[in-house]
Amino acid sequence: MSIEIVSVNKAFGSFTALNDVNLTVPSGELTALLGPSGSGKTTLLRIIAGLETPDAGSIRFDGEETTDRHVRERQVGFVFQHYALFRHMTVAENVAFGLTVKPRKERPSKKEIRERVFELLRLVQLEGLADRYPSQLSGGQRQRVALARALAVEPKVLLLDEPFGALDAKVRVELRRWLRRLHDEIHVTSVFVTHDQEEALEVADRIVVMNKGRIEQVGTPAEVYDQPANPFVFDFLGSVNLFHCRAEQGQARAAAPELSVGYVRSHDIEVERTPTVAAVEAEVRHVQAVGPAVRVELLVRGTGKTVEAELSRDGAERLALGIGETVYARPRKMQRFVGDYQI
Ligand SMILES: Nc1ncnc2c1ncn2[C@@H]1O[C@H](COP(=O)(O)OP(=O)(O)OP(=O)(O)O)[C@@H](O)[C@H]1O
Repeated sequence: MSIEIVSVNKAFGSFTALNDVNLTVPSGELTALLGPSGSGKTTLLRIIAGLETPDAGSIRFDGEETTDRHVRERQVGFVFQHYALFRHMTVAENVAFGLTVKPRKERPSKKEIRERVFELLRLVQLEGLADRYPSQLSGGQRQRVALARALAVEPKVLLLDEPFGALDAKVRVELRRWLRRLHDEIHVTSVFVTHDQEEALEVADRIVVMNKGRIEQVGTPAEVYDQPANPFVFDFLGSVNLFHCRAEQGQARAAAPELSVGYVRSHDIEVERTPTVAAVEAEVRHVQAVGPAVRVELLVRGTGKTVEAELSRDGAERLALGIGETVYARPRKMQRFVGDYQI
């Protein structure tokens, strides 16, 4: 089922949480709402769910207006950051819950419910834990139960609000890969909220970057990372270093003063011992190995500005950098933005 969000506005008192939001979520896709805290992600998710009413605009499921439809009629499944499982129910009872509370006419038989629950537990790889209580599970296992419970009623849309937010880093990574595989299997239209760039880049088919109640860019992970629409998206999706440079011909010259700012990611900065074309002279301030990479903080001579280069372990070993030494830094790839233009 596709979701269309048309000119949605939402204010809380005098604070505008969503400002003319327009978005189409294609059927069967996994879409991430990505943005800093307070950018309106959860508000948008709650409006899609019907838990919150927009002040203006509409939400359409497969082209059909849902704004006045009750949450229950929208057939959405939810997973929240805090598992919200029923503590006094076993895993199997939790997963079965949505089916057992259906009106008698629609309710499957006990046998059908049991079969469905075990099918879902197999899907989330928890078939051995059906009789445990939530307190006997790890955080990651609880979230998988929450997901199975949300899927039990066969929702047309699955909404996840920071589903892995409360888990530690390693479990987060495992679970997001697992979610990706699960989605490839079941293809339910899904929207998940995250403020974690890596999570969105790794899991989503499409990323919606939000900022201050507006959508800054919508695109595949590769599009938003490699062709960010503006400095905010560039900055939010990864490390950023600013190089001041001469604007080139064309759009830049039309709108900008002579100098413009180039945006460069840390791993796109090349560091050499000898001067190269377009390199700036810099002093090594700090060298820090971080996992497979080495981060080098450089002070650009004559500007007082620092840039951070990220080198491979091999690259750093070859250079054998010492604090205070002189090196030459060159942006391998740089993006420039002038007003609304990317050049
Ligand atoms: N019920 C409410 N009453 C008043 N203000 C609200 C309410 N719900 C949200 N807000 C405000 O609206 C803004 C957007 O909130 P929202 O939860 O949508 O942001 P978010 O992007 O999901 O942030 P986070 O990642 O911190 O959850 C915030 O500034 C928040 O304080």
